Amino acid sequence: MSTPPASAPPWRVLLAYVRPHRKALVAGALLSLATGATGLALPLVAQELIGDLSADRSISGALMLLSLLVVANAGIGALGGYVLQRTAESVVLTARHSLTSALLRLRISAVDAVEPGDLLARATSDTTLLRAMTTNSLIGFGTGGLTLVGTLLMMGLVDPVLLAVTVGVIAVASLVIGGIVPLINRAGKRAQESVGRMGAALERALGALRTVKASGAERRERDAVHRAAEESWRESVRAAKWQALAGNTAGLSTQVAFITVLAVGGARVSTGAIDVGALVAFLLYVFYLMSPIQQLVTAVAQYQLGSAAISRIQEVQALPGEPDRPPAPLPTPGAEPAAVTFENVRFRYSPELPYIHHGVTFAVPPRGMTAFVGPSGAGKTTVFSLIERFYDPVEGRVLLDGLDIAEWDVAALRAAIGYVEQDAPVLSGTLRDNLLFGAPDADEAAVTAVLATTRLETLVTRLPEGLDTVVGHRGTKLSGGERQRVAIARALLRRPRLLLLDEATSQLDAVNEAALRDTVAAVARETTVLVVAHRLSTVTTADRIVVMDNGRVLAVGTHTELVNGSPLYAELAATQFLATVE
Ligand SMILES: Nc1ncnc2c1ncn2[C@@H]1O[C@H](COP(=O)(O)OP(=O)(O)OP(=O)(O)O)[C@@H](O)[C@H]1O
Repeated sequence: MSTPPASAPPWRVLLAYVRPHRKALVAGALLSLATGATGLALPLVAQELIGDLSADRSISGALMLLSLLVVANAGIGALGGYVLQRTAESVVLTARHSLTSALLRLRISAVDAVEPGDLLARATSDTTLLRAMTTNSLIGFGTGGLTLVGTLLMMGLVDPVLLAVTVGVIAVASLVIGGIVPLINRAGKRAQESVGRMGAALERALGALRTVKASGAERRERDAVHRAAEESWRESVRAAKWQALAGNTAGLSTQVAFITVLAVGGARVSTGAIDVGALVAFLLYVFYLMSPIQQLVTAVAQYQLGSAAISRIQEVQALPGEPDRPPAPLPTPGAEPAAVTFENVRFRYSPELPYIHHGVTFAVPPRGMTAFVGPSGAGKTTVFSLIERFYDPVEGRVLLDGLDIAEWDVAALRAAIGYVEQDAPVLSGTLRDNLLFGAPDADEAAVTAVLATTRLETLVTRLPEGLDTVVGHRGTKLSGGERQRVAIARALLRRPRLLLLDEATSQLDAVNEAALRDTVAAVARETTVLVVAHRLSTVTTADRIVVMDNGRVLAVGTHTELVNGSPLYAELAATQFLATVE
C-alpha cells in the first residue's frame, strides 16, 4: 500500500487504507443498497394494498409480495452487514500493518522525541476508530446518500409540492448540523490525545514499577493515569453530546417534515390535488427518510471522529524513518575484523540542543580492544550510537573499513556489528529467544560455544527449563550480571566483525568480572572490540585507550603511557577506577 503524504486530507488516507479491500466494500455497499431498495419498494406495495382494499380487490398478492420483500430485506441486510463489518476489520488491519511497520522503522532520533505509550495508543486505539469510520461513514455516505436521493426521487414522483416542503425542512436542519460537526472533530481529537497520554503515563509507571513502588509513588502515578482517562472521558462525552444533538436535529427535522407534509398534504387532498393513497405513500416516505438521514448524520460524526484518529496516525507516518530493507546476511565465520575511524565528528542530538561531539577524531585498526574512558557525559556512548548510525554526524565522517558509513547500506552496516548496550536489555520471552535474537539461524553448537564463552552454562543448568525458560519482561528473572552476559552472548552469536560493548556502570562480583574480562580479551583476538569502560580491569588489558572529555578526544595510548601522559586519565585511574584495583 502506498502511504499518502502526511498532509493528505483524512478521506484520502482512509481511501488508501480501503483500496486493497475495495471489492469487498463495493459488494457490501451493493448489498446495503439492495436492502435499501427492497425497503423502498415497501411503501409502493403498501399503496397498492390500500388501493386493492378500497377497490374491494383481493389483497393476497400484495400481501405475499410484502412478506417476500420483508424477508429479502432482512436477509440481504444481514449479509450486507457482515460483509461490511468484515471489510471494516480488514481496513483496521491494513492501517495497523502500515502504522506498526512505520513504528518499527522509526529513526532513534524520532523516538527520542515521543512517548512510546502514546505511540502504542495510536497503533491500538486510534486504528480501532477506523472500523466505525469505514462502516458508518464511508458506507453511510454511499448508501445513505443514494437511499436519500432514491427516496427523494420517489417522493418527487408521488408529489413534487410535498417534496419541496420536505427538502426545505431538511435544508434548515443541515445548516444546524453543519455548525455542530467541527465540535465533534475537536472533542474526538482531544479524547484520543488523552488516551495517548494515558498510555504514556501507564508505560512510564509500568516500565519502572520497582522504582515507582520503592519511591512510594503509586498514588501519584495512578492519579496521572486517572487524570488522562478522565480527560478522555470528558472529551468523549462532549463528542457524544454533539453527536446526540446532531442526531436529534436530524430526527426532529423528519418529525417537522412529517407534520408539515401532513398539513400541506391534507390541504392538497381536500382540494383534490392528490388522493389519500398518495398522501399515505408520501408520509411513509417521510418516515423512510429518517433512516438515510440518520445514516448520513452518523456518517458525518464518525468521519469527524475517524479523521481525528487519522491525523494522529499520520503524525507518526510523518516521523523520520529508515528504509524498509530485509536484514543483511551476518558475517561469515572468519570474516575480517572491521576498522573504525572518526574524522573530526561534530554532533548534537537535535538542532536545538548543544553539541555533544566537538570534532572527535580517532582511528581503530582491525582486531584488538580499544577502550573509551572519560567522565560521565563525555560522549562515549554517543560514539557507539554514531557507529550504529542511530544518528548522523552534523559534520565530519565516521568510516568503517575506510568507507563513510553514510554510504553503507544500513542493514549491512549493522549486520557487521554486535552491540551490547549499557543497560543490556533482555526481551520478554525465553533465554533461547534472547540469544538467537540477533542471529535467528545460529545452530545449537554455536549457542553452546557462546554459552561457554560467556560462562552462562551454570545459569542454563540451574534454570528449570534450561534455555527454554521464560526470562520475564525486560529479563526481570535474571540478575544484573546475568543480563549483561546474555546481552554479550546475543551479540557474539552474530560473529560480529566489530563488537561494541557499553560496559555497565554497576559493579560485578570478582568472579563475574574476571570472566567478562577474559571473554572480551578472547573475543578481541578474533575481532575488533570497542568498549566504553567503567572498570580499570577492562582498561589495563586494552590495546589502546581513547580518553574523552566534553566531546573531545584528549589522548590515545596504553594504560602505562596514559598514566604518565594524560592528567585526566591519571586522575580517572586514581579515583573512578581505583575501587576495582586489587
Ligand atoms: N538521546 C539523547 N538526546 C539528547 N541528549 C542526549 C541523548 N543521549 C545522550 N545525550 C546527552 O549527550 C551527552 C553525552 O552522552 P553519552 O551517553 O555519550 O555520555 P557517556 O560519556 O557515555 O556517559 P556515561 O559514562 O555516563 O555513560 C550527555 O550529556 C547526555 O545528556
